[in-house]
Amino acid sequence: QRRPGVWRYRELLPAVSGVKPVSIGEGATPLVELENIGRMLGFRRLYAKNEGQNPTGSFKDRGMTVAVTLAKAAGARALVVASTGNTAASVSAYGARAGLRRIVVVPRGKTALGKLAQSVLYGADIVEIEGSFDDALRAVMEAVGRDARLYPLNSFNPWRLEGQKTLAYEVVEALGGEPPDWVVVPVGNAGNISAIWKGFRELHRHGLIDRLPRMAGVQAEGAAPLARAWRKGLNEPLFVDKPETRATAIRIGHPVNWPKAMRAVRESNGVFTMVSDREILRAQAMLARLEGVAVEPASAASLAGLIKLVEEGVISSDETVVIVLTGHGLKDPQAMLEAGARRYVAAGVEDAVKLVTSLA
Ligand SMILES: Cc1ncc(COP(=O)(O)O)c(/C=C/C(=O)C(=O)O)c1O
Repeated sequence: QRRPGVWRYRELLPAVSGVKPVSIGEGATPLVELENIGRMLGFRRLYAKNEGQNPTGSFKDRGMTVAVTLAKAAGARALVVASTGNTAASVSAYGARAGLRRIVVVPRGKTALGKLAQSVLYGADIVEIEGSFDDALRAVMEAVGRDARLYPLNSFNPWRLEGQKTLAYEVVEALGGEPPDWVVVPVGNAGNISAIWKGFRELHRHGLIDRLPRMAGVQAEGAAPLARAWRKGLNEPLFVDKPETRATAIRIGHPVNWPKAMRAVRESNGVFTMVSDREILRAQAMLARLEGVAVEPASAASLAGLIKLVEEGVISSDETVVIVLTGHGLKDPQAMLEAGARRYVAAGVEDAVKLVTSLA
């Protein structure tokens, strides 16, 4: 009986010879039924794949366990990534466990506090670049070109996507061997939607499922190169030079995986859509206050996108839908506080007793 998690599917992952997988217990995340939000939207079968329950709090751990294991087997010395924060946190943890050096390049002032704190605690060397994620990625690629000791792990690295595809396997197992009708995924660098589609397509090719889900990629309006192109029926993204969104995890203007993501949406007869920051933050509050699920803003884009696609009649509420919640709320405590709540200061015990009873 195999333990649950990414390596449960080792026959469908790249073979790792000579090294033990670098694992911190990633994968096997809950598929939570959203009963209250489902009732609100008219769904009977609405689920959330809660990737915030991974070891470093995002789906990135699925890819990192595979990519860092292979990097170690290849004798890598110094892992390097550009990141909006979650990839940095994940490579910092997995690289630490593998005993490798880690260098992360993140946008200065635009990396959520929780993610920065993780990279600091895990002990990575942190370069905060005055610029966007896209500038950070350009810097990493330039550095890698100049110094062979650097081992890049951004999501053009296929092993990252190999690990991330296991989300599809877990969803099918959790739904009793059936795929959902739709999978809704927030899209930044566009690796995750590509990886998840690959997982479903493999199950279909192996005859384990007899139909495929439709993929919906959701972007923030201020950082929506794919959604804007999709709306105009274009085959190439409308790249965004200065992406802007409060959902800083997906504040990406030049997604490296755009060809795979466009193919995933096209092949699955899916869609790209985009939502405003207001819709994202509203969805974040709904998940917390109706379902008890805390996610960072970028994660909530999947719920915001679902709501929009239902309103537009693209997704119907009698379909089975899985929204992917990609990162835990604690990643961005500032955003959590911005949601606002009634907060009182009690001078002491007696004052607290009065306040508590007045609030009952
Ligand atoms: C919470 C959260 N939700 C969605 C995405 C988008 O996934 P991709 O479309 O595969 O990029 C990210 C991506 C983060 C980074 O790209 C990074 O960490 O550098 C994320 O952290």
